[in-house]
Amino acid sequence: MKAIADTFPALGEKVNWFPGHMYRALRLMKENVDKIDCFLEIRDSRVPISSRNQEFDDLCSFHSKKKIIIFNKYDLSNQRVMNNVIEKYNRVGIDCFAVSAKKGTNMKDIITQLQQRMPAKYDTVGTWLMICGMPNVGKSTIINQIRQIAPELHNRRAINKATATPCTTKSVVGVKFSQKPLAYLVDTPGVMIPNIQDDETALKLSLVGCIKDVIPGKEPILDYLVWILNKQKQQTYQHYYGMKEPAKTGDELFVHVRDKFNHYNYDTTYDFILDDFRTGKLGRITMDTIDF
Ligand SMILES: Nc1nc2c(ncn2[C@@H]2O[C@H](COP(=O)(O)OP(=O)(O)OP(=O)(O)O)[C@@H](O)[C@H]2O)c(=O)[nH]1
Repeated sequence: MKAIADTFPALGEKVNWFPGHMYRALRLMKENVDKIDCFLEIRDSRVPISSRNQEFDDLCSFHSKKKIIIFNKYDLSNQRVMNNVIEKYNRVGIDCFAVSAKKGTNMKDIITQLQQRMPAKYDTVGTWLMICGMPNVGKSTIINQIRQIAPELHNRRAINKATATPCTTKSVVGVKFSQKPLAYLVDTPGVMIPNIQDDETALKLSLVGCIKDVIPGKEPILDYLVWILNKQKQQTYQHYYGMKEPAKTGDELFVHVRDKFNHYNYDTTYDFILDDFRTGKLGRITMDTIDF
């Protein structure tokens, strides 16, 4: 078997993606924080640590608000690693649980869980939960699912169309999801970290779709994908694409897939592989490790 490189190819320059609407979204969150009882931070289970946004933590601690973390896309993650992350978080007093909004995993009792964790201070006002998270982590899908399963609501129509493009939620919306006790969800647009510390975090976040592909470029994202899959010995891709042995680089996988499927367009091959990864065809993976 070919040797796996110790590290992935570095990016030429630092990735920074914090467009104006994210800045405005953060400002709006700060303005509305007093109306909120609790933050519901949605993270991606494939990057449970990297999809943390320090800005939300700062907001919570500054305004003494409770925070519950929901690790979404559990169906695409490594279950063993994720259960370990949740156990460790719970041990240090961080309230969190995992769901798959798309598959419905753990979604049935999400309303009960939220009602139990955040009982309303005043019955007439109800509990106000602000959903926050990076782009594309599944905020709209979660809200839609909660609306669909909310037992006491008449209008269960999905209010936000879930899309695969980051940052489609551009305005703040309040949604009643429980009548007795009264409870609301406040949706917010996806907000990235203003300063991404390192290449690896940027590439992980791009791989799961929190950052647009064009920002770091598809080539380094694929290089990183091959590297992390090999590093974690998650070589489902080898069999999936009918390779004799694991690819050593992104380029090797690119050439194999391009020739196998007769792609003659550069972007088609990249999109094809990245989409296979993002929809779980190349196996379940959690890229972060927790070190406490
Ligand atoms: N496999 C899987 N896909 C999911 C899950 N939840 C959401 N998705 C998909 O992830 C993509 C993004 O979901 P959205 O709900 O639009 O994400 P968002 O956080 O609201 O995105 P922004 O509005 O851009 O901030 C869509 O293609 C969803 O179908 C999940 O639990 N599992």
